[in-house]
Amino acid sequence: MKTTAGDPTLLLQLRNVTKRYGTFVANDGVNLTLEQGQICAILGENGAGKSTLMKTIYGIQQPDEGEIIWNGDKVAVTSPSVARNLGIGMVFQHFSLFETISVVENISLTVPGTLPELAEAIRQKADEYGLDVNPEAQVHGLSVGERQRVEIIRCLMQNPKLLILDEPTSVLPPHSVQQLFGTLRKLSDRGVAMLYISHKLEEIRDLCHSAVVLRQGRVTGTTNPRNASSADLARLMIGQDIPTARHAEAKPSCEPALKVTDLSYENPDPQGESLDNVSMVVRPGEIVGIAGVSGNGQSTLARLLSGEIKLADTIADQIEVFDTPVGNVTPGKRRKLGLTFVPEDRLGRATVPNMSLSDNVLLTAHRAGLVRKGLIRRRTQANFADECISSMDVRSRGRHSIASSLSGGNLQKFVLGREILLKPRLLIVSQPTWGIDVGAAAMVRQKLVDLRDTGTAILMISEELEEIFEISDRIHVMYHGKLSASVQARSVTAEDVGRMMMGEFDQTMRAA
Ligand SMILES: Nc1ncnc2c1ncn2[C@@H]1O[C@H](COP(=O)(O)OP(=O)(O)OP(=O)(O)O)[C@@H](O)[C@H]1O
Repeated sequence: MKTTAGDPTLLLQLRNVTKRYGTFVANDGVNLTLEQGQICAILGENGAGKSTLMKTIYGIQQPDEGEIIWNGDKVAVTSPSVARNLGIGMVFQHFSLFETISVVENISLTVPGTLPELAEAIRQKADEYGLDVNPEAQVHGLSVGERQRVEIIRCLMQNPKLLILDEPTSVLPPHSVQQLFGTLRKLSDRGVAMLYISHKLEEIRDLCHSAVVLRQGRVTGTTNPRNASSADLARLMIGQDIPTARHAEAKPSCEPALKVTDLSYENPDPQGESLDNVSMVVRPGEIVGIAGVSGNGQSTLARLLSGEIKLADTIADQIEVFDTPVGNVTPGKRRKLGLTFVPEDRLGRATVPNMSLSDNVLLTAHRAGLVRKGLIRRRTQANFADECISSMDVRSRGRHSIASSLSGGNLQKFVLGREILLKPRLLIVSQPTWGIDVGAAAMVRQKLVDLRDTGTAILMISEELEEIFEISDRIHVMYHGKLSASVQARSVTAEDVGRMMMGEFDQTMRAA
């Protein structure tokens, strides 16, 4: 007779799972149970140990202590392929797609089948679950939101019994979230269990049957999220109520910090996002929010503004920073004019993953007195890194920590801190609080408002409507490469902006 180590009616049991990185305990004696079909939220602040726990279940790393019991049997999940064979799938927070090949080629790396068969299967899954994905698209041309859809589809194609989702909705627009939830509920009805990491408490209340709260690597509570308010969940997680940003009326000056005039860009990649006659102005002392579903041109706009993509000399004046045409100059020259930039991809574009935090500050802050006569001033560098860590409450083991060892939200806070500390005259920021827990997100938004109040012009690209409304003074909406005229944030409702996000804006209105 087969001996069972655990309860065979449970799909998954974790017993006393402990994971250490050196002397640091990231998961400390974690116990957890999951039944078939159960959707369980994993809640916790940035750095609480959520991703670490999921990586252990998915076999990316081994626990130092404790047991994993699967369908009643103790298992050693020694690799992700062992996990997949057991029926465990994972959608990652940091994407694991190869940039230089297509969607279907990426999926063929883990799912058997010929490319035409897989392309057809992808189309079917995409249809079934309302996830808009083109199997032939090249991954490098996809926005973060689109990449996330690919990750989700790849997982679903393996028909998992347990699906681990690490912040799957962080860049999905509201209607796609509802479609995804429809999908996840369908999967749950068919017996698929889910571990669901999210910082979005309303979504957790909407979707999940149970919630486990982690603090400093330990389970500190379990609750039924449907019987708790979002404020209750936040309190369980961060130990206090969530503050909201204090946001007095903006007092922008007249002279634009950033002026974009009739900017069009034909993306050479047929799957990439193009821009169609985009015009806008951002003035010192105001926050201008760009709302929109990802994939509508925001990432192309951000690349053009930062200098990652350059314009021809003849149209360089389509982008002006403090009256200087910059469309054709390097990011470095734009930075010299006082522009700083926080891209949405914090690991790939904003930091060098295998360098320390201390060295990562040099990437953009080298002009702030950190380098003199070609030599790095180590003390100044260390002070800058320390201030960045303390001012943004970056949970790490200090400036010598390697960037990729930080939890996603903490790395995001670090990147933002680095750019804010440079006291920019113009800050362009994409998805500022992506992956940041509710307490820290409130802190970040407050920092942006405070920076605005010192006279900085801020352009914020965000898919989070709540965030757009919380701190923007004026709002534009992007749709299919076009930008709406701006509206005063206080004069519109979320429904109005939601409709604009679906393309219902007057095309004849252009921003002044
Ligand atoms: N490879 C590693 N080496 C050293 N420390 C690590 C490593 N991976 C994670 N950590 C640390 O373990 C802790 C838990 O990180 P983890 O990514 O699990 O947090 P999280 O709860 O998922 O956070 P977030 O909400 O920001 O994603 C963090 O302090 C992090 O710095």
